[in-house]
Amino acid sequence: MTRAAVLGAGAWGTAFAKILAEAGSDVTLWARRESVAAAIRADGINETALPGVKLPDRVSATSDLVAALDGAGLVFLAVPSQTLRGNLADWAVHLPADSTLISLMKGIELGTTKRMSQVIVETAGVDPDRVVVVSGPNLAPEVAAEQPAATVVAGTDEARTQQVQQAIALPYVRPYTSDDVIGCELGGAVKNVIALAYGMATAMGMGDNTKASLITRGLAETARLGVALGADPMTFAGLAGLGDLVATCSSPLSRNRTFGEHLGRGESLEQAQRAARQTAEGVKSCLAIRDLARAHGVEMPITEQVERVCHEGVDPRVAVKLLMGREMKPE
Ligand SMILES: NC(=O)c1ccc[n+]([C@@H]2O[C@H](COP(=O)([O-])OP(=O)(O)OC[C@H]3O[C@@H](n4cnc5c(N)ncnc54)[C@H](O)[C@@H]3O)[C@@H](O)[C@H]2O)c1
Ligand SMILES: O=P(O)(O)OC[C@H](O)CO
Repeated sequence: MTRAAVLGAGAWGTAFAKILAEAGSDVTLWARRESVAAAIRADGINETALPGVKLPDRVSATSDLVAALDGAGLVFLAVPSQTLRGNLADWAVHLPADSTLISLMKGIELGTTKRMSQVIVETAGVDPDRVVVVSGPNLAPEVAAEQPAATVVAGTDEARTQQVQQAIALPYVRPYTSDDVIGCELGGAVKNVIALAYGMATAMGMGDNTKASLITRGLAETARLGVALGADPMTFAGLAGLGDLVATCSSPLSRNRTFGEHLGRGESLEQAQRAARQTAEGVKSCLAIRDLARAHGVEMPITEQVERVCHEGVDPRVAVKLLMGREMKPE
């Protein structure tokens, strides 16, 4: 039997602990705050992250990191992208030898412009073959409600990738494998930025032509960056690309889309941050993705404008005008 640790008891870490337990693992869910761990131990529910969702008995919760990692062959990381490096710096020494480290995160690190798997390899000092990524159209509340969804498990070591695939396969979770770690991670990180733009467009009352144009051109700039970084362009037509982009943009459950709606209503970044209680990764990642694109000479006009709205106080209406007024070119 597999022992799994899930580090981070937010919406996705908690939903993932439920998946792993239902698929047959004994799971320890690590929460930063002891009050959250204690509430899960008492009621089997993480009320702040996933209200009303009962976790299986096979999920135990703790705020003791060493206890959480004890004997874990699979270690799932589900903290906000920008805190991962700091977290792992403390955690690395406690990671069980030869455990597989699985990133559930969808972001790019500020300053370094690194993907989460790169941060893991660097900070934990592990071989890249030990790192696996899970990414796809997986809104935590829907997955927790056991609505059927597919996802991608990407890694460079086939055996580890397949082990993770087996560990999360359920009647309502269909995981596919891939060896395109770069493409899967970029798909997950950039869709958050495009969903911010989609949310802005929604709040500004724009229609389906606008939204379809954003999704399509958003995917085009994602794929452009991916190809420049060595990803397989076909990944962007798959679950971790188009699939996640459509799910995140279309869903009122998306924190990124919702955050974009606040900005589209004319709220400042600070006002939107006060309203949003959970992680909207695109807000910070848009800076890192813009920097990554510029460093590789890749044009990402939507990402550029989202960054300007978020961090330079540009009115979203002005951003739309600039996007629509760009030089004419072939598709
Ligand atoms: N929620 C989803 O539907 C979903 C789905 C797929 C992937 N993801 C990705 O999973 C990652 C985690 O997202 P989430 O939805 O669980 O976020 P969340 O906001 O629900 O929870 C984040 C968790 O991290 C904890 N945290 C905050 N700062 C921390 C720190 N400095 N150190 C350690 N822990 C800290 C919080 O207490 C919270 O438990 C993100 O990268 C997100 O993009 C989320
Ligand atoms: O709520 P969001 O915007 O972080 O999106 C959640 C998931 O990444 C959707 O797949």
